[in-house]
Amino acid sequence: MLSVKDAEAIILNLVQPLDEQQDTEIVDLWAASDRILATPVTSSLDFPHWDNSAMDGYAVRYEDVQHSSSAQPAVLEIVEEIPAGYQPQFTIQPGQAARIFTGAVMPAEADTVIMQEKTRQEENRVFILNAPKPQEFVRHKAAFYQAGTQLLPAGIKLTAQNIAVLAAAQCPQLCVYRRPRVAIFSTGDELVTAEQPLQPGQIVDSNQYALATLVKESGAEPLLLGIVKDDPVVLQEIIAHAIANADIVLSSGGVSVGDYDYVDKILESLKAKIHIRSVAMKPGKPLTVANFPTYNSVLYFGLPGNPASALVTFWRFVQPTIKKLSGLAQGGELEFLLVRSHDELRSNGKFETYTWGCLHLIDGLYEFYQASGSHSSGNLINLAQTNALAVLPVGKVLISSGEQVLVCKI
Ligand SMILES: Nc1nc2c(c(=O)[nH]1)N[C@H]1C(S)=C(S)[C@@H](COP(=O)(O)OP(=O)(O)OC[C@H]3O[C@@H](n4cnc5c(N)ncnc54)[C@H](O)[C@@H]3O)O[C@H]1N2
Ligand code: MOO
Ligand SMILES: [Mg+2]
Repeated sequence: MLSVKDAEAIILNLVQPLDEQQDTEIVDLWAASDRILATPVTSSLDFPHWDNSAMDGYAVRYEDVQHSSSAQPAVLEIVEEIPAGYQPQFTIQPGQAARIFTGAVMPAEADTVIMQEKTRQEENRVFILNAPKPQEFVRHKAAFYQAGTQLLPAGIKLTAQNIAVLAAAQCPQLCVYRRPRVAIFSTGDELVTAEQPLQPGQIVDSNQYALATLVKESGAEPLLLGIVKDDPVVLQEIIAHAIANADIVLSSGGVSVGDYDYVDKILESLKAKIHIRSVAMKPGKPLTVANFPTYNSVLYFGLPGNPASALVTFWRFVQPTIKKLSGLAQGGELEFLLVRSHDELRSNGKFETYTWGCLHLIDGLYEFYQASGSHSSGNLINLAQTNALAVLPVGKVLISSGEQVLVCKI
């Protein structure tokens, strides 16, 4: 059976990222949070825009003050006051200074700022009580960024710090990738929505609610197609509709070997190429992954119906797929941390085994606490309030309490 690593490589290799020309839209900077930049940004502004003061104090000529001390202060004539936002009017001549404030433009011929705590002012004269370093407390034009060079590359997520830079560079509108569309539906005669009364034998379609949330959290737009009966004709219609209207399709259920598990057969009838039929992992073994090479670039994930299996396969394979497809250049892969396990963890050793729980910070170090209760893939109750998955590799039957384990945040 295919290993998790090989399955991941096959899937990521099938992903065709959104096109930097066609799959973009213009958004206002205020609405750009967490979107992916599609075009590199260059600014015509230098940062800082001009030489300016880093302190409240006095702008001086270094040569006038280089030997100053409290015993023998240089005494300079104050010719101008320059608050932030004003353009200086005077050129500083030998023996002169300007009163200046943080962020204000340096006057011509001044090259150094003395912070006011190192001075004494008497009317229009300032006494410099310390020798500064040359050019001290001057932020020089273009020291942080030179106009015309690349400010931000394409493929990055617009975080608060990136948005601050774009605002400062006066980019009120941005070209970002459109959000990937992810069609989601659940299969099963036993399923009802959270609002419908439960009849004997029925259960709530919790997968669709969870998957919709995960899709949104991954930066994509869910297209909810509802609950589909285990009826091959209806299922074929829904799958055909989904693959025509989305970048990724997620179904849950119907991928195992039962008499009512139709997904793989219908995919074949729709000329899909099935790349994965099962993966050596637990939960999640019957995962199906397909595409439609003669039709379009949509990727189909037939997630197993058991609630834990659907979520674990989403976290492990679908989330990195959405991120790669969305235009994100880096950082879409799951990140594993090596941490101490608080609890003993067990596996049958045959499959790569995922178990859920919480990462807690103990004295600055993460520690994994396994959720109490059943880790059967049919139990979703103890998934609530977890924030991490721990992984036992194939062949590892026991991780003792206190031993290191690989964990990813969820
Ligand atoms: N003979 C075998 N039986 C099974 C095998 C196997 O290898 N041989 N694999 C087991 C494993 S592992 C899994 S996982 C499941 C996967 O089953 P399906 O993907 O075919 O899913 P269903 O049979 O439709 O449902 C399984 C289970 O999950 C519940 N379910 C389904 N959809 C939802 C939903 N949207 N929300 C909540 N719960 C859902 C469903 O009621 C069933 O209880 O197959 C094993 N069997
Ligand atoms: O893989 Mo199933 O997902 O073990 O229950
Ligand atoms: Mg089944």
